[in-house]
Amino acid sequence: MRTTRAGSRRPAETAVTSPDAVRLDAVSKEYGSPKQRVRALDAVTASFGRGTFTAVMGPSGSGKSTLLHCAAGLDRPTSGRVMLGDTELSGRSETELTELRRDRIGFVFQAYNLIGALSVADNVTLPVRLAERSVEPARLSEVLAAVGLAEFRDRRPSQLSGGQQQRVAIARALVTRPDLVCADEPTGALDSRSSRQVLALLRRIVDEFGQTVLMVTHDPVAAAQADRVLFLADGRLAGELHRPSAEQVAERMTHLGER
Ligand SMILES: Nc1ncnc2c1ncn2[C@@H]1O[C@H](COP(=O)(O)OP(=O)(O)OP(=O)(O)O)[C@@H](O)[C@H]1O
Repeated sequence: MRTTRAGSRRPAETAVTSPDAVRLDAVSKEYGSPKQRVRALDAVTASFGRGTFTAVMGPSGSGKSTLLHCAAGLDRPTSGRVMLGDTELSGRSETELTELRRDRIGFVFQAYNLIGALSVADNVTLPVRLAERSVEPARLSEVLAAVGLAEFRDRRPSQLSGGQQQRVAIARALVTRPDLVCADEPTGALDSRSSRQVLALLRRIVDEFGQTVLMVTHDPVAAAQADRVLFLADGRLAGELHRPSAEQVAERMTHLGER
């Protein structure tokens, strides 16, 4: 196995100069057959600066997950352009997109997606090892300490609470020092205390490690942790708030048609 540090290999052509971790230019996404078209995103332009925390909110079906998936190269826009730093995602092969996601994007989902038979430490390093690379022991210790799970490194996921499992998923997302951390409803399955811990952790990885977080959520309390909240309605941007309170987020959501 090669000992290249995870995330350290980057083609010269992608030397980073953009201040944005990711940028969407007039991104539209349509699903379905020509007869039954759904326009999930409609010419959305948005940029996500490095070291910032953005939440995306909107009514069900407004396009939040589609935006996240297009930003992360999980889904291809029908038109428009997505830039990950200085790397344009359109026109890339599936293999190239897979490698870009693996090396430069961390994912946190509502379901923690941990492997039950593996220890915490092995879950955190698995994606890197699957790419036939290794994680430096110091980096593993660093991310486990950062998420407060240093002493749980040998446990199995079933021996952890939901909040702890989500923190393992966050450690896994961070281990490559990604350019972007995408979180889709990261607190959706958690009780309020665990939610608070996970949100505080996402806030801390931005403030202390300079990570960039893009989070989709239904929860105004979660959104209020972000530097900026983008609102979507019917696939279009419908305003934004900077450093809002949960009440301000909830109030704006009411005007978008959701309590
Ligand atoms: N793979 C797909 N095939 C067809 N339509 C899709 C697909 N994915 C999403 N859509 C449609 O695109 C629109 C936006 O979906 P999306 O999941 O992005 O919304 P959302 O705001 O994340 O919703 P929710 O809050 O309910 O998760 C919806 O009308 C949805 O039905």
